[in-house]
Amino acid sequence: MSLEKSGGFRSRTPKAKSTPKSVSRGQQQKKAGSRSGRNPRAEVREVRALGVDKPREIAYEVLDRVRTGDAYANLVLPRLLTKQKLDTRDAGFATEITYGTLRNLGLLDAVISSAANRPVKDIDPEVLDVLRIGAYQVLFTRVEDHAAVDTTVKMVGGLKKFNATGFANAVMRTITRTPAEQWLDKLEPEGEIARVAFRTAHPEWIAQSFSRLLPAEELEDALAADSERPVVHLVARPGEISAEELALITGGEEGRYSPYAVYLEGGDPGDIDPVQQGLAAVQDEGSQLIARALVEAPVEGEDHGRWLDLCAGPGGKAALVGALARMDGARVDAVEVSDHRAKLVERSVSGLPVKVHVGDGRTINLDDGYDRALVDAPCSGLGALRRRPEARWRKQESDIAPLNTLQYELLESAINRVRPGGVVVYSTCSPDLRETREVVDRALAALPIEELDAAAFMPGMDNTGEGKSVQMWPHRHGTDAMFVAILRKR
Ligand SMILES: C[S@@+](CC[C@H](N)C(=O)[O-])C[C@H]1O[C@@H](n2cnc3c(N)ncnc32)[C@H](O)[C@@H]1O
Repeated sequence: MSLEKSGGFRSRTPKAKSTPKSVSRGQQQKKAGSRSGRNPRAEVREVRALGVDKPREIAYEVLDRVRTGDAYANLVLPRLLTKQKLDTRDAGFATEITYGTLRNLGLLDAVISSAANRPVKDIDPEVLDVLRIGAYQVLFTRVEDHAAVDTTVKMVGGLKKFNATGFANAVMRTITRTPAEQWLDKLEPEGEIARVAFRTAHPEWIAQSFSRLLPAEELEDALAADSERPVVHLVARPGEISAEELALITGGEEGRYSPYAVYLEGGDPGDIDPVQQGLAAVQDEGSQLIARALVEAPVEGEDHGRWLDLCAGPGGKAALVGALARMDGARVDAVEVSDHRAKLVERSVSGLPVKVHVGDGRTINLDDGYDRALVDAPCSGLGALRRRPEARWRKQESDIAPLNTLQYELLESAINRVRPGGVVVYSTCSPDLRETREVVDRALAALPIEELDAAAFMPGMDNTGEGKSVQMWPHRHGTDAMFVAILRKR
């Protein structure tokens, strides 16, 4: 991140600082907004009164639930904003300080630790969350320093941490004494990748992962894109509505790559008639291209219309593949291991020739001989960090190795289930080589498959990496950082 502050809201207490970065609105999926779909505390408490304005109280509430309840900020925050009936300006401010704080956590902690002269693990976690929100305002927004300091101290008092108010005051004042850019200069680590990771507020291992694929001069742009609000992509369901019609109805713009994509600049996609009527849905353009590639890649011999989606939940690609199957007279078996996610698939493929099966894609009992199979593998999600503000700090590099085993086994299972001459599309929403090329290369070395040129099925998309697979990037293509390889069974 550079400390250039761009976009966003008008300051509540204006001063001559530049504006903060704009933020993602995110998707809404789970009911109570927690990763498990349940957050008991969310049901008993709305927003704790801390003696300050609602946006800051809401920001604290979200941080607290993310920390203690494993919640997703982009699910909790919209619900609280609606319940608390914030006007547009206050909602914008709450969104900015909540998402901005969560995205910049590592960087804010480095500043707080330096100002407090102690590691953040030695600071009371509730006080630390309040300090993070305060430090974010000072370093990244136009909020007046004195307002940020006063409200921080009040919030610590509001939490009844009276013996920490002096500490919070001292830390905040120390932070305000040094301009943001100087904090970065002072605290940035040694080494180019570590430096870029720090400045773009990412753990270093994620920057290392991206750097294995990108030229050095592009790394900062790629990481910075994780903090930018993604344009909403709609998919116009084939056979229901064309992208041209959808663009006309929504005032959006037709997509650059997918023939079904429409870009929406603003507004709530849930309010759009074609979305309410099931003719269109929200779907990243990269995902649309992958679903389309499954159907377009050439099989050898006749396509008998037996298609498989081995990791289907929540059903975005299954719905597009299903719509294309309906036009082609094909049928799709969609497999999902999680009961809850299988229900989401059922909902998204309603009326389409898709049969949903709950089970493990490695072992589920289905007749072999598919013409086409999709393995949209469970992955680290490093390619979709822009969709969840806290995600980059939650993920661990150690998550990747166990996923690799599962990814390979699912790919092997799909290859075994496809007939000779059939195609298997392997995709991830991660660019990490361990989850992408390394899985595919292992399969190429061990199994009877050949690799097709995936770029040939991504119309108009260039700069997709070396070799036959395609690596998309938000900063290059506007899509999530999706990977796709197309394999054909010999
Ligand atoms: C990346 S998501 C798939 C996204 C989906 N294709 C879409 O476009 O909406 C991976 C899915 O695989 C599921 N999964 C994980 N392990 C699985 C397994 N062994 N068999 C089948 N599905 C599995 C996860 O629950 C998750 O829903």
